[in-house]
Amino acid sequence: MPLKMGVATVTMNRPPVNSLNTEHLETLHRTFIRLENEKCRGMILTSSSPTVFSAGLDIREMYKPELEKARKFWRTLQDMWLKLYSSPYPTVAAINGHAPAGGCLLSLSCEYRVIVPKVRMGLNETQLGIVAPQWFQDCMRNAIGEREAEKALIAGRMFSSEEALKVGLVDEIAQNKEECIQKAEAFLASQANLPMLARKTVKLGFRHQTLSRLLTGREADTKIFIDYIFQPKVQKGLEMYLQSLSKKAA
Ligand SMILES: CCCCCCCC/C=C\C=C\CC(=O)SCCNC(=O)CCNC(=O)[C@H](O)C(C)(C)COP(=O)(O)OP(=O)(O)OC[C@H]1O[C@@H](n2cnc3c(N)ncnc32)[C@H](O)[C@@H]1OP(=O)(O)O
Repeated sequence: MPLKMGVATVTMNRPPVNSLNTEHLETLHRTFIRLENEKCRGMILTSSSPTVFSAGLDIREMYKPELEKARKFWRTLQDMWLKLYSSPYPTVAAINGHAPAGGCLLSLSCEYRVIVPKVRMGLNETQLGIVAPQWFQDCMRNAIGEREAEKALIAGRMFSSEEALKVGLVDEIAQNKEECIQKAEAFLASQANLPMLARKTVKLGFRHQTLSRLLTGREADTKIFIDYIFQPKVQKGLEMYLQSLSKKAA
């Protein structure tokens, strides 16, 4: 995590697709805490993969899990998200590859998004027979508005880079990762002279409702997750999805 002029670039590096298991989520969470403690001036979140930003939650954490491990997984996801979404420093996602589901959530939790061409992003949960949790949905709604979010979430729509720009899911398209990072740095530079306290206060004001909805209902949210994924038909769906992903690789 190099810090250049107080700006950190956090590069996810969990091959092959940066899927988010408990350990990876813990690493991200620790990183965001550290950045806050070190009074970082801005953060760029990106990926070491040339084709994938993040494939979202690691489906193997949800397929036939032990109850306590599944609970820990979900709480760690909540912890990571609460830290990122409420970060006092400016955040940019340099989306240099596909960003489905939890990968899309990561980018939506940043303040500004730059994407490369020919990749897809969105909350596709419905298509997998699962449901994007309320706070995932809130992040989408906050980015693109009620109507577009409702349509996208019901359909589990994956947006192309161009479609994402058109609907406001991302702020800019860059030609490649290098340009993506340059544009991310330019956004952070544009924020650098703003009084930090005022900036942070306005950001948290906008994000307060979404954050408190989870903060006040964390246990209930965990229970909803557990009850949902332990349903036999959901497990069957996850099994088939994992098989389809593996078949694709074969
Ligand atoms: C009433 C209210 C109820 C509320 C209930 C709440 C319940 C909420 C529950 C869950 C929420 C989940 C959110 C999520 O994030 S689910 C994850 C969704 N992710 C996806 O659908 C992405 C799947 N992956 C892909 O589409 C592709 O892998 C892609 C990212 C486009 C990259 O493609 P490619 O480069 O071609 O790579 P491969 O597909 O060949 O994959 C390489 C190996 O990686 C494995 N893989 C891929 N994605 C995942 C994943 N998300 N988790 C685990 N493993 C994954 C894939 O199987 C390959 O593995 P192997 O090489 O061993 O075959």
